[in-house]
Amino acid sequence: MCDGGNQGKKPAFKTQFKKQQFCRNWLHTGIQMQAKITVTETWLRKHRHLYDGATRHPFIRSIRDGNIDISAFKTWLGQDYIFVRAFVPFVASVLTKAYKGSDDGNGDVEVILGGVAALHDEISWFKKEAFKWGVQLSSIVPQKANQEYCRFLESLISPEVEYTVAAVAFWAIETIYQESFAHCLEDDSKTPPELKETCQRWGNESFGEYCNSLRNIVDRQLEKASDDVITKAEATLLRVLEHEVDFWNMSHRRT
Ligand SMILES: Cc1ncc(CN)c(N)n1
Repeated sequence: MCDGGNQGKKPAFKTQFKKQQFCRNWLHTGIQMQAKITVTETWLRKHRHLYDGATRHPFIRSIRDGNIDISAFKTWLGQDYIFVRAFVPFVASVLTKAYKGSDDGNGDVEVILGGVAALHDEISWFKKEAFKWGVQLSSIVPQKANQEYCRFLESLISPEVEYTVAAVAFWAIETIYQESFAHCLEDDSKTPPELKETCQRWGNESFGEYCNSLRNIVDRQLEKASDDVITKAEATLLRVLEHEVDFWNMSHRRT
């Protein structure tokens, strides 16, 4: 019924996506108004399994269940400090691309600038927390999974990577942490009191709103993107999910 006379041939993503939206609205006419399904929503449904693997990883579950091995936590802390330092130039590159590439009537630059400012606080927080846990940041050697993730970030800094593609990576990286740590703050969680502050850092509501603003930026960009850029952006999302899982694995295994 909703094939649109395409006789079984697979339409390009954008066409297919518009058609899905149309079909939903059409099916619900007179019954109820359906909210528009965004590209990110489509992706999160399609890749739910991978997404849950990144946001409900055993490392996160062990914090939430209160049986985290503190040496795994310390490994994560030291490795993440290194990651965040590499994340700063990446976010700065997204900011530059937003300035150059979007018409910015929607305030993308301000949202991303807020992210850069938050990273300044994040780095100070890592230093304070490392001191508290007796982690020597100056002697941390980046592990393989961290090195590969940082290399991936560097590859996204290239001016050849479109703003939309880089923004998708940025949104996904921030959102995975937000969802993961928010999970550790739910009412039935048994997160140890000494780790609550860490979970609050990314799991708090205002970080959640910031992630929603990033998602709105991404969806606006994707709506006007070519099929080629949409394909690249989806592949980038998948790579972020894989890197995040590897990153948690690295901390969890304490290798
Ligand atoms: C690995 C990783 N991913 C995401 C974030 C959140 N900025 C982080 N600090 N570290």
